[in-house]
Amino acid sequence: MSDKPVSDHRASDISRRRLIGTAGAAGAAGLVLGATGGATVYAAAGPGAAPDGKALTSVGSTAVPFHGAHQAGITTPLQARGHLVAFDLAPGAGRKEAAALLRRWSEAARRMTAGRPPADAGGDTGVALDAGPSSLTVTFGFGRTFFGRTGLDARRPAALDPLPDFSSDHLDPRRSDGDLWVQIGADDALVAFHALRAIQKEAGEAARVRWQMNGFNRSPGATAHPMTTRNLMGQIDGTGNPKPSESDFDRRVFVPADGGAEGPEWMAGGSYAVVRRIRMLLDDWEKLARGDQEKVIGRRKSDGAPLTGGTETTELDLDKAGPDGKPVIPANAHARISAPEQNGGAAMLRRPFSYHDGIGADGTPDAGLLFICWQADPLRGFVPVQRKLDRGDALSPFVRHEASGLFAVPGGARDGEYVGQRLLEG
Ligand SMILES: C=CC1=C(C)c2cc3[nH]c(cc4nc(cc5[nH]c(cc1n2)c(C)c5CCC(=O)O)C(CCC(=O)O)=C4C)c(C)c3C=C
Ligand SMILES: [Fe+2]
Repeated sequence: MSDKPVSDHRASDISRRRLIGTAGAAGAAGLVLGATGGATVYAAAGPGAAPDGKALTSVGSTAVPFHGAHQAGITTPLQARGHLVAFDLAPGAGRKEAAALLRRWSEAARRMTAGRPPADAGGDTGVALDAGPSSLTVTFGFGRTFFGRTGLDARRPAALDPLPDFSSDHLDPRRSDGDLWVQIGADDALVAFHALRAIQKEAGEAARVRWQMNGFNRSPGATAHPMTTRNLMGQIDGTGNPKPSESDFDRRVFVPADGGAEGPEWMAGGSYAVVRRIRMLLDDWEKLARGDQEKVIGRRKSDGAPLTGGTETTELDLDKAGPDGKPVIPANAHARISAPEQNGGAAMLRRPFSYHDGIGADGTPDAGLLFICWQADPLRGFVPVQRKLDRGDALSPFVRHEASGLFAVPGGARDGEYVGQRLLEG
């Protein structure tokens, strides 16, 4: 290693490599920045500059703008840490209190994502002192029950109608749904926790935490080059995601700028998030031989390539038969069943975090996937695919859906605006 200061080369080079690599690999997580997402990553306040002017490593210095056509945290590359937290409005809190809350939250998020304390007034916990923004994103959404509590039922999108029941659901209502949902992501655990505490504190008397879940992904720089992440089953997970370079990406993921045929207009540039806490039955999964694990998914574990050959980005050959005449990618393989061409084109952008909450009451790991998928309409994304998976996915015996939420995530706030203003003041 040269004795050049970090800020001279590593900060800018690694940030750039991460950006380009993610896009070039189309990517790593299938999440590409820039052109369509509005979530352009840039080095904060000068190359590698910390709030106090000292140099930061690339991880700290990378900032994701708060303002834009879409909220950050949707097309942003997966971060190493994540917190999902749902709130219910406090008894007696209505539209006015909700508007004030979203204004406070947006201001805190705007400041923290730029590496600043959540408010000027002091009282900051100091947990993120010394660190840069570390790709922090804070994303806000509204659950179905929010609209009744705020007298806004007439403006509730049809897309927030409850998800259908699935036969394999084991849902815990106390860890499901919620009036408001906040997704926090950052590449540093302290930065993410700092944002979580600030958001909880800013809720004040207006809202109470309903549930909270904590997740993680691989840290940037842990692999020799940017790669699609792995989940806790050891699979490369994210390959088949729609890519922002594809012409139908925006149509699939975001509500059109005019609100679209189904509206509502206040959701222009927004997206719907389906959140599922999916426990992985790892003790059972890990007993399977690697070849059998690969047949469950239809892809190789080593590099994520289809069992029909090629590399991670090669298309699945769903018609190819083996010497025994059976399809090489089994009829019930997860990647076959969930593919858009098997579901009338239904597609979603999967952007999960893994979780591990120790050992459950049954003595097995309480670990799995905080599955989050983004789409312009859940009835054209998550629902048809989950229906199909529910009827015969080879992965089903190894997973259990334990909690669920569906949230309307409005478009990004313009300069001077707060998230959700068009709903709350429109
Ligand atoms: C309803 C949607 C889906 C749920 C729920 C889901 C759970 C789930 N998936 C994996 C692991 C993998 N999934 C993969 C592909 C894949 N999965 C879905 C949808 C759901 N998955 C889709 C739409 C796709 C893409 C299909 C395609 O376009 O080909 C893969 C293969 C690699 C990849 O494309 O990402 C893996 C691995 C787990 C472990 C899981 C629940 C815990
Ligand atoms: Fe999947």
